[in-house]
Amino acid sequence: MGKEGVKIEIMDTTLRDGEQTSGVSFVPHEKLMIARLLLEDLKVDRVEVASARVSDGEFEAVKMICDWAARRNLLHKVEVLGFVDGHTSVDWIQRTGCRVINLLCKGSLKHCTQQLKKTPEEHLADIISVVHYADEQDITVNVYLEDWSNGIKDSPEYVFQLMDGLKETSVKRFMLPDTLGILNPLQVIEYMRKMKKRYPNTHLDFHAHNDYDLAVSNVLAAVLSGVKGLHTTINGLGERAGNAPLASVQAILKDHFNAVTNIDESRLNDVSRVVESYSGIVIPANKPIVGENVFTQVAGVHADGDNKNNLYCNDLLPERFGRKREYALGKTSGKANIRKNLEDLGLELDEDAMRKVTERIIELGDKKELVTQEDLPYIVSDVLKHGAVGEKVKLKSYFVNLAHGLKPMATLKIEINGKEYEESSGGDGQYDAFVRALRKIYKVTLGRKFPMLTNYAVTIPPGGRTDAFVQTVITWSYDEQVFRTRGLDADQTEAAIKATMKMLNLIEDEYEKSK
Ligand SMILES: CC(=O)SCCNC(=O)CCNC(=O)[C@H](O)C(C)(C)COP(=O)(O)OP(=O)(O)OC[C@H]1O[C@@H](n2cnc3c(N)ncnc32)[C@H](O)[C@@H]1OP(=O)(O)O
Ligand SMILES: CC(C)C(=O)C(=O)O
Repeated sequence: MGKEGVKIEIMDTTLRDGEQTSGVSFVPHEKLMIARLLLEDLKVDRVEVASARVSDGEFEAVKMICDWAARRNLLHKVEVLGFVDGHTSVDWIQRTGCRVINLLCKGSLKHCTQQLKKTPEEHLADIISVVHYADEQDITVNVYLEDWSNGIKDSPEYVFQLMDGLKETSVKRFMLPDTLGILNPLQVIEYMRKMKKRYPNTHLDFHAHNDYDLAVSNVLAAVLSGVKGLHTTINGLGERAGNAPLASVQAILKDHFNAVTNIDESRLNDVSRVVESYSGIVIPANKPIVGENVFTQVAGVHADGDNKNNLYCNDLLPERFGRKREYALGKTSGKANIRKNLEDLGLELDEDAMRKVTERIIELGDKKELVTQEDLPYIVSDVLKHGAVGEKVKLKSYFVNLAHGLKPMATLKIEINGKEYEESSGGDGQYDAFVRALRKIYKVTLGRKFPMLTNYAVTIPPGGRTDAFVQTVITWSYDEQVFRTRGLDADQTEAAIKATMKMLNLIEDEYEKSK
């Protein structure tokens, strides 16, 4: 499909249109850091870093970026949006050290007459005057035809009048925005072809907006129509629903069009994370290329197919983007998912152990849907260490409560060798109340010894998730013996109760031996 090997120029506007995402504001050193990542790591061809006149902070940011870019011989790649305002924007840009203005002109008749309150002739004359002034200052001019998509639909003669009036000037690129994201790919092809036919030797950029979730499709339609320059942002940031995300655009250009860009796609993920953190706009987990989950196989059948000649892989191999394939653990896991995770951890289990671990993961997943790789060593150890312990003591039901200003209470019913016992107690905490109720059954009702708790350790897997599994390891002494049991659950009290039930079964075996 498409044009083989066509060269596409990418202009990234994360720092201008991306900053027009509601709630996003970069401080100068963040702008500098992102500009460096865009130009040096990702190797985008051009960056638009601000609008002129906005604020002192923006002035400082542009100046910092330009000072840095000049030292790296990259200054010609740094651009600032400016207005048709006589000398004001050009002077502002000149003072920052920037050498390129992206001049915001009106691309539809209604914007020209209703917002600027100018006739087309007046607006054209104003633009030409700014272009001449920029020429005098040795500043390169690219022109935006703002609201071009409405303009080419409703007032094409206005668009052509503007283009015709500017084509003999020094304007380097004409940048055609779908300002309100109103076009679909068929319309992009129709209108871009009209533009290409009339201006075959003019460099055209396309600037998409994502209001109908069509930004990426529209960008590709533009390429199909012969456009050589595209505007993108990291993570699709931008006014309203945003712009076309660079990562998706890059992947589709390469895989579907065999197009050539300068982008180093192995850096896309890392740069996305930096922009996520500086912008505060969280990347959805299912966002193509950069979302947390997009390289994770969840279904057991998929993991199995990956072992059989990579049957469930497409061209979007995670390694291309500096990422790794992962296999989710949960109720939809099969042995293949679990084996892949164990391999990663350097663990190997025999068939029987695999079966037990699989059953356990499915059981846990049924309760909580997702089990992480970090949870796996605990699960393996839990299943293998105590898998053989009998079930002479069973917890039939229990209730523990926690109420502000009241002592925690526990009521439980257990079965010991087929007989049921019920007891209640208060305690210093929920688990303390639970153990006190148990102790009453053993010591008072049965007249037996109850083990002494000597240590209680809680571990959560790394990652800092509040919904992670909790591992509780409890050490008990009983008849001069030490027992160490562990419980695993999303809830800390439940994990401790599980560890306790294992201990009661262990001492039951000892008790029977001693009879
Ligand atoms: C589609 C886009 O993304 S366009 C994004 C352009 N960038 C920005 O808007 C950057 C953020 N904007 C700002 O900081 C401010 O709006 C400024 C500094 C540009 C102007 O601020 P103010 O002088 O307070 O004007 P305000 O924002 O109220 O209105 C915009 C003015 O610019 C005029 N204007 C709109 N487009 C243009 C243009 N292309 N060239 C010149 N003037 C323009 C409007 O007609 C209006 O003028 P008016 O006040 O005489 O009616
Ligand atoms: C700056 C302008 C041209 C823009 O971002 C748009 O129209 O979408």
